[in-house]
Amino acid sequence: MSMETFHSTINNQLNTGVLILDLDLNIVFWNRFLEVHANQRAAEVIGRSVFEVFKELPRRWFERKVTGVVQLNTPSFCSWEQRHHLFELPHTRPITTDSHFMAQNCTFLPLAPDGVIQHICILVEDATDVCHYQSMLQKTLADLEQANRIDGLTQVYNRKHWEECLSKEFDRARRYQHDLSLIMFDLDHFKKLNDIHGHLCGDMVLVEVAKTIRPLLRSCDFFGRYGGEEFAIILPETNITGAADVAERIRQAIRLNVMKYQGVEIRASVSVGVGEFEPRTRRYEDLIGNADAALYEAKSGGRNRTCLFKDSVVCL
Ligand SMILES: Nc1nc2c(ncn2[C@@H]2O[C@H](COP(=O)(O)OP(=O)(O)OP(=O)(O)O)[C@@H](O)[C@H]2O)c(=O)[nH]1
Repeated sequence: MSMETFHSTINNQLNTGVLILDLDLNIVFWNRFLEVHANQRAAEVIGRSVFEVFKELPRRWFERKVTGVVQLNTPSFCSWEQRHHLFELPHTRPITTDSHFMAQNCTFLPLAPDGVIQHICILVEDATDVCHYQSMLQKTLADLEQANRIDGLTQVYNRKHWEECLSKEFDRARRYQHDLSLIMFDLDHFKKLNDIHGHLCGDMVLVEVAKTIRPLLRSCDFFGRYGGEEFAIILPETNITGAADVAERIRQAIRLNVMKYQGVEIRASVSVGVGEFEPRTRRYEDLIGNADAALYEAKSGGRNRTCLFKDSVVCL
C-alpha cells in the first residue's frame, strides 16, 4: 500500500474531525468526518476563513485560543463540559438530546514540521453519547436526592430531611438572634379511624391533611412528617404569636374539611403544640421538646386544640 493510499484510508475511516488552519485561520485541510458531518466537501471549504465556514464560532475566544497555542507551542484542549460544542455539526444519534448539535472535545495542536509553526490542527471528537449519559445520570441523581427528602405518602419532607432543616434554621436563629417557631400537630384518635374505616382510609386522611395545610404556609416554612400521624412545621422569622395564628388556622382548616372515603364522610381533628426559639434554648431538640410538651397538653386537655409553650404551657 502506498503512503498516499495509507493516508487516504485513515482519512476516510477516522471517526474524528481533522481541521487544519493556517495562521490566518484559513482552512487548508478538512477530512472525511467533517465532510460528512458538516455536509460540505473539502473542495468547497479549503482556502476559506474558518469564521466564514463556521459563522457561529466565538471569534475572540477562538483567536485567543489559537494565539496561546502558537505562542506557547503547546497543545490545548476544550472539553464539552466547558463548551458543549465549538462547531455547529448536527449530531447523528437516534437519541433525544438537549442539543441538536454534536457535543465535542476539541484538541488544538501546533504543527511545526521544521520547527516553525505554520499551521494549527484541530481534532474534533464526538462526545454526544458521553454528554447525554452524563446529563441523564445527573438528572437521576437529582431525582434520587429529591426522593430521599420526601415522604412517599404525603409528599412533605420526611423526618430526616426536616430535622436537618431545623438544625440549620436553629443555628441561624441563634447566630443572628432571629425569631423561629415550631408547630407540631398530631391527628386525634387516628387509631380509631384506622380501625373503623381501614388503613387505606387512614392513608387518604394523611394525604388530605398535608394537602389542606400546604396552602396555609409560607414558601419558606418547612413542612415535614415527624412520625406516623404527627407532622411538624418550622416557621423561620416568626415569633410565637405569629405561629399561634398559623396553628389555629391549621386546626380549624382540618376541623372544617369534610373528606370522603368510599362515599362515607370522614371528619378529622388535630391537636397542636407550638414552641418558640429563645436565647436560652441551646439545642434544636429542646425546641422540639417544648412544642411536644405543648402538644401533649393539647391532647390531655381534650384534643382539637392548640397549646403554646412559653415558660409553661398555655392553651388557647
Ligand atoms: N393509615 C395509617 N395509619 C398510620 C400510619 N402511621 C401510623 N398510623 C397509625 O396511627 C395510629 C396512631 O395511634 P395512637 O398513637 O394511639 O394515636 P391516636 O389514636 O391518634 O390517639 P391520640 O393521638 O391520643 O388522639 C396507630 O394506629 C398507627 O398504626 C400511616 O402511615 N397510615
